[in-house]
Amino acid sequence: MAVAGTGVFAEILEGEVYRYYADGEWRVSASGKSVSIVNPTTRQTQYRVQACTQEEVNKVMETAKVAQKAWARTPLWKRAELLHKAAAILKEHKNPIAECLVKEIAKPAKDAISEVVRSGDLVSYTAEEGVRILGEGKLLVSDSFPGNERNKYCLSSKVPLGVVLAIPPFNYPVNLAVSKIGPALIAGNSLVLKPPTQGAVAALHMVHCFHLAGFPKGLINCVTGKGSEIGDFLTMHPGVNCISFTGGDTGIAISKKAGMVPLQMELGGKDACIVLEDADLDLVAANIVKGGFSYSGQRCTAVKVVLIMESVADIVVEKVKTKLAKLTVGPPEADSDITPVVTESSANFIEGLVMDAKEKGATFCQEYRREGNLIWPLLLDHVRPDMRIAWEEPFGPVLPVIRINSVEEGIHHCNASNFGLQGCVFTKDINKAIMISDAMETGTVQINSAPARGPDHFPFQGLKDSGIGSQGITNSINMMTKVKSTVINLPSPSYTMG
Ligand SMILES: NC(=O)C1=CN([C@@H]2O[C@H](COP(=O)(O)OP(=O)(O)OC[C@H]3O[C@@H](n4cnc5c(N)ncnc54)[C@H](OP(=O)(O)O)[C@@H]3O)[C@@H](O)[C@H]2O)C=CC1
Ligand SMILES: O=C(O)[C@H](O)COP(=O)(O)O
Repeated sequence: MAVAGTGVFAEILEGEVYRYYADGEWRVSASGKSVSIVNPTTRQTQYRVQACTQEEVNKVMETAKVAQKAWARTPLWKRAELLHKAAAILKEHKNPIAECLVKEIAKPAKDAISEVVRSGDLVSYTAEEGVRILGEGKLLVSDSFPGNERNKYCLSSKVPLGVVLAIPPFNYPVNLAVSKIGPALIAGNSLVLKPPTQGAVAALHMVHCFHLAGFPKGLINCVTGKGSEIGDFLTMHPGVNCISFTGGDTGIAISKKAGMVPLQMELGGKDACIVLEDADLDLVAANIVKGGFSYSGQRCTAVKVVLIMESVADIVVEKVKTKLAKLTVGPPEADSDITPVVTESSANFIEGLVMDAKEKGATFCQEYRREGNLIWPLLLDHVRPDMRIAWEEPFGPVLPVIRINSVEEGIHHCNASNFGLQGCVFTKDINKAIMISDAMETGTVQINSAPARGPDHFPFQGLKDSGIGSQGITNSINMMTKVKSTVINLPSPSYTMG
């Protein structure tokens, strides 16, 4: 397995500490401080990254602003060409980057590889989509509005915003970084990336792939440091013209602090899985396990509560229990299905929800078991709305089942949540499925499958506390532009072929 920080990546490492990336160079921070990244499996420090200073952030914002002006004058096809190059280099080096994901966020090795490949595909798709949608604008004529003659032509086009600040979360530090970087760049913006601490080294390796592709100096920058220390300085920085954030309720706090800039936010979720009596129960069980327990439930689109008709609940619970018993639990290096959650504090939070459910009388389908950050998959049956886990997002391999006696009960619980990311419904009756989808106050409803963000060109949005705006490649490109109108005023009306 190729090793992180070696070969072409050797230049991003200075002794034990990874450098940050600014103005086309890998640098050591003047702070003299570094942030440790603890391996969730060993609970030992795995890597260290620079703790950048506010002064270094100021410098990065200045160079990003200058670089963006030149980049906006770069032809679309050249922008796309460089993105395709970066995508190819990313895929070429998928192994060392995947190794970082395994060590930093305990992502199972196979999922780590697929995250990097998916990211390369996302960057290439973004390049193509950007050439298409940014290569055309609109021509409007004045006489379509009452009282006007055709003496004005309005040319409107999408132009870049300036400097985009991208802040991805720990669970997809590469894919949810490039899902912001690609659209920002193809649209003519420059980019400042603040990666999650857990996942920062994977992100730095990804940034180096863009560096190797030959992007102009200063166009892409990556500052590292704890979000709790440097985050506010970044999100409130006057040099920022757009913020694209994915993560937890930190995003809500950011939305209250940020200036007059466009915000793209994708936050937590409590994705409900509504199961009707006529559903294919084997399909339901398979999707509850995949949806609820992939990457140990650390996905915003994970199934986070099952709302199942009482008449089929026993059968489904048994099927899910059987499948859960077959999941492998262990280190990510062994491609275990269930791996340690990202931090001890996350594991403690999950445990708190489990103990609350225990006190309030939930049925434990398995013994609760935890070793360090490793939590064995747990299905909680007969969960009631007075239990915290009915509403809160564990971001772990623990799934509550609430039994319902009507579809309306399921929809009510789904809509009573502060979250509104995705949801799913299982039924063979497509008419019912559409009606339930229409009733669910979520950004996406999956019919007869577990929630998922991918494929990455699908629109992806959260309602309520789950986000602002919409992602998905096309929507992200559009969100990272603004409209510019140029009006040509003719001395007298002119009608083509008139
Ligand atoms: N919607 C989604 O896709 C995801 C949602 N989540 C939710 O978020 C919770 C925690 O996950 P996590 O990834 O740690 O999410 P956080 O919201 O804590 O962190 C997300 C990103 O924001 C950064 N950050 C932290 N504080 C600030 C700040 N004040 N200003 C600017 N940036 C900041 C983090 O950096 P740093 O790591 O240095 O703190 C990280 O890069 C999960 O339990 C889950 O509820 C998590 C992942 C994905
Ligand atoms: O932030 C997340 O958790 C991702 O948006 C989920 O993506 P996925 O559905 O492709 O795992």
